[in-house]
Amino acid sequence: MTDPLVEIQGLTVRYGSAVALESVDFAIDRGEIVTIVGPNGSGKSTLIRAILGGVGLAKGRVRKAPGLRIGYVPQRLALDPTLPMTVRRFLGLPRRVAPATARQALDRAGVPGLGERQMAALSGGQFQRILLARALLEEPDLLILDEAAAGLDQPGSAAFYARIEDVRAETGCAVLMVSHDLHVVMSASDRVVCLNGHVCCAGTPDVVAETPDYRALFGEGTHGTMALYRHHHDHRHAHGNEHLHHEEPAE
Ligand SMILES: Nc1ncnc2c1ncn2[C@@H]1O[C@H](COP(=O)(O)OP(=O)(O)OP(=O)(O)O)[C@@H](O)[C@H]1O
Repeated sequence: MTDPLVEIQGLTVRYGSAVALESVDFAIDRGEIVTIVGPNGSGKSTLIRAILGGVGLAKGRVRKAPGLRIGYVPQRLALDPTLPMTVRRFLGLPRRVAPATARQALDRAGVPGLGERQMAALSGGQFQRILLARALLEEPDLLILDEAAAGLDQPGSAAFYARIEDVRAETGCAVLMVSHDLHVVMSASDRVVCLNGHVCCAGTPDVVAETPDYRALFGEGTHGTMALYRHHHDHRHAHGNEHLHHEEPAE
């Protein structure tokens, strides 16, 4: 048994006096696909920032495997649309990459032949594939995606995540993603972690889908569409995400 790629113990993160995450334990192993779900403001991006090293830890620790290579795909990236820049050139920033390496990354991201296109001329789906290709240049052990398919329509999002599964199969990298697309989450993940300031529940998609906490958060998905329910527990937390254990459909 090898050590996890990332192991988080007792993590608490505060922004000023507000607690974003409290006492979070989390680990991801080599080759796993793990999805983080949770309502807006539940600390999903904060957990990712803690792994990327972009946030101070009030308590706990984040341990990474020595030499861990991380590829990161953001939700979006603002580029000046008036700036002429080909995909090839974009992939070579900030470090030059060999043409064969860039080609392989574009192939893996499912957009072969787009190298000479202008970045400003890409569709939303193609743009996200280019961000994926850029992350793959790192030959990551761990690919992190923070709502990377958020702007895509349902077929576009499904195709994007199918490609992520292919990338995992081809390269053996682990994948940690935040997604609101529960259909995708349930079909593509080995493990799901449900956050709401703390870890509400975690496990295989089948098991998590049956837990009262998960059902209280998301209800039943219909045709891949998320039916979001307000989350209520009957206890209080220092992180301020108050919730009682009963279901109440969101408007
Ligand atoms: N830089 C910051 N300064 C202050 N508060 C922040 C900052 N970043 C996040 N927060 C707060 O921390 C909490 C968790 O935010 P986070 O972005 O991690 O949630 P999230 O689950 O990713 O949300 P969403 O689904 O809306 O993207 C929220 O209450 C948010 O307002």
